[in-house]
Amino acid sequence: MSLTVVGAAIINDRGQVLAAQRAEPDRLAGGWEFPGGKVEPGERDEAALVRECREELGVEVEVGERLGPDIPLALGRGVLRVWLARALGEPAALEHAALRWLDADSLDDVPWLPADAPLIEELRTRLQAV
Ligand SMILES: Nc1nc2c([nH]c(=O)n2[C@H]2C[C@H](O)[C@@H](COP(=O)(O)OP(=O)(O)OP(=O)(O)O)O2)c(=O)[nH]1
Repeated sequence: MSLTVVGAAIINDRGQVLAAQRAEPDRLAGGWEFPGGKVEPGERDEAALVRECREELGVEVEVGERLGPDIPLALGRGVLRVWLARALGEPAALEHAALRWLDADSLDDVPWLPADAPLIEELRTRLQAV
């Protein structure tokens, strides 16, 4: 089954992006990602992003532009599709092991999941423009 995973690159007014550390499964735990998750059947991508951020972070988000292209997930399981976003409130780690706000110079301080790595340079450019 081919799935779409949506992710939110949540940027704040200080030019920082929210990175989230996975708590599970064991294979991914400890790695850092964009909050998000799987789009459900019949659900629009942007609606899935809003729903996942509400579930995982306890905040509403405004979805902005796309960040980068669709990235193939490992084992041909589908694609990762990321949007820039703004949070209307302070995110909380309801499902993640930790959250960190990273600026352009500290983006490499965390081990991103492999699928996310191709997006980091474009993200750095976006952060520098805030
Ligand atoms: N949310 C998210 N998932 C990512 C990213 N990069 C990446 O490879 N993934 C992978 C990890 C998982 O295999 C998959 C997302 O699964 P998930 O467990 O977060 O999805 P979900 O919240 O819908 O979970 P569930 O209901 O199935 O438990 O995509 C990313 O930046 N954000």
